[in-house]
Amino acid sequence: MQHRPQNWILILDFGSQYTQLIARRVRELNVYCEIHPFNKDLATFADNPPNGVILSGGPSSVNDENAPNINEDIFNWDVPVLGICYGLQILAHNEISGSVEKADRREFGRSELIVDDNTDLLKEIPEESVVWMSHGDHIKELSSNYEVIAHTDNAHVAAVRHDEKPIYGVQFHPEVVHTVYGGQILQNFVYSICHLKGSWTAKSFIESTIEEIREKVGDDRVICGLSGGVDSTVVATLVHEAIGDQLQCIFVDNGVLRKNEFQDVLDIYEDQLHLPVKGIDASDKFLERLKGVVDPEMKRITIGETFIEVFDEAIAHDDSYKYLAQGTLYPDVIESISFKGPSATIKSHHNVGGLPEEMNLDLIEPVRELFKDEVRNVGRELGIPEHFIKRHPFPGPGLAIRIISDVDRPKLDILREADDIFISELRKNDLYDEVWQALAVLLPVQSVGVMGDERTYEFTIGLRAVTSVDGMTADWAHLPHPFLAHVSNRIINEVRGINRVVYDISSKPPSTIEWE
Ligand SMILES: Nc1ncnc2c1ncn2[C@@H]1O[C@H](COP(=O)(O)OP(=O)(O)OP(=O)(O)O)[C@@H](O)[C@H]1O
Ligand SMILES: O=c1[nH]c(=O)c2[nH+]cn([C@@H]3O[C@H](COP(=O)(O)O)[C@@H](O)[C@H]3O)c2[nH]1
Ligand SMILES: NC(=O)CC[C@H](N)C(=O)O
Ligand SMILES: [Mg+2]
Repeated sequence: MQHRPQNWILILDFGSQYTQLIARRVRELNVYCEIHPFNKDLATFADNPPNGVILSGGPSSVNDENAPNINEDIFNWDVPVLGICYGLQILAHNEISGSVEKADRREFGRSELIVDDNTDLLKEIPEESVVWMSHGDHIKELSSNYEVIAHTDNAHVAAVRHDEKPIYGVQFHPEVVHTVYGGQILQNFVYSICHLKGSWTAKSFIESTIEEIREKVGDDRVICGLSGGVDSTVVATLVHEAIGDQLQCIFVDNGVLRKNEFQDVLDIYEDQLHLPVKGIDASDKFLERLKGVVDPEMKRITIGETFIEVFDEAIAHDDSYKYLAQGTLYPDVIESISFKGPSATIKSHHNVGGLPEEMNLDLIEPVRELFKDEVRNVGRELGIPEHFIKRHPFPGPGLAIRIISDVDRPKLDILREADDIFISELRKNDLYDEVWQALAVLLPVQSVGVMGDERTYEFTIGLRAVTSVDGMTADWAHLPHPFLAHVSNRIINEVRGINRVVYDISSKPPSTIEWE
């Protein structure tokens, strides 16, 4: 499904670690944008060319043998172009080969930008301000077609403008928060130079998406697996708004949900969100398959495959289902289309993602161009209650990957109780919204304790709470010690089988949020 609105910005990726940030900054201006690899076939945009192009930074040096180059066809669109770091260097190199060279001093970190011309790109930027630099090459010689509009002590070419065409370049990174006026610079480019208005909002997104879903689905039926998470819920709500009861949602009890989760979430779906949802208790099947499985990846694969089976059975006798609605997000898409290729598999997160091939259903992925926080905003605009939107993420494989050994009912019961104490205490103490995610893990470690003069030899619960923006990196949450003491005390006293509680103080990376 294509959600690209009439007005948009194309970001060509040269491999920078900040490319996603450029997209986020542009989206924050309520302007739609897409990231594509630098060598994307531009003919795919012929119907609706972008209103501006941003060239990202990148790890290569323009003098490298196979350095990625600009597809000159972008200039045929006659729209403004902004090169950032490598993007600027490649513009300069294409004017005068050899004009970019290794700098004596690498520049990494904060630098003082001095504005020489504040008429367009640098409008409203103070004469001196802090920018973020991250480069080893610099521009030694600038073609006479370009004019310097800002410099730093170390880089005499920090920002440039073409004499005749709307082509600009910056050596620093306006997309990074450390560039104090970076947002203003991007705003100048997008609003003033590309003449775009901030009209891409959650509301306009919802309207156009509903229209597209209606057109695509016609009289057919759609199935959607709900996980209790934000993404699938927003997707189901959008599809429901579009086609009403042609949608059937399924919420599966896979036996590794949290305490009361199955009933609580079903109730919310029915009573508050009014979604047509069928609850399927498949816990026996899942737990049977999980018996004796210790390896984390095997747990994920087993659960993913069992999901497919349960879905398959649910619609086996009804061939009116033609579509599967899924909550694929933009970061997944970016990763799979990046010219660097998908990164190494740390964990196979998208374990249920393989449904359609096996089920012969076409996909509906209405939020595949959105970031998580944008999905949340769409959810709010759709009227999904705030307490639901702010629910912590919960992994598809559930508690199975929080039991650091094989999974069985007794262990699940222990973990459920401990998790419930931790989460409900976080809520009670107004700490739930302060952390991005919190969880308990059951460690297969037995240790000695003493309770009521008796020796105990029982299992350990690990508590983990993290702060994060997107889950890609995270810090352990510095929860108040009296709070941790209280939770630990309650777990040891109330949960049979636990005599020790530890708190995880590792950040991501190098650790991950989940233990498996
Ligand atoms: N218990 C479940 N019952 C039915 N479908 C499920 C269940 N758990 C996951 N799914 C389906 O599998 C998809 C992937 O689940 P997963 O939790 O891995 O994704 P996610 O990106 O975290 O999305 P969400 O925010 O919706 O949880 C979900 O979007 C949902 O469609
Ligand atoms: O749907 C999911 N299926 C999975 O297999 C899975 N593994 C981890 N997670 C969630 O992803 C986020 C990052 O987790 P990690 O730091 O552990 O990789 C955290 O929010 C994790 O809870 C999963 N979600
Ligand atoms: N951040 C970048 O785009 C770096 C560009 C180039 N690799 C340099 O070191 O100068
Ligand atoms: Mg989920």
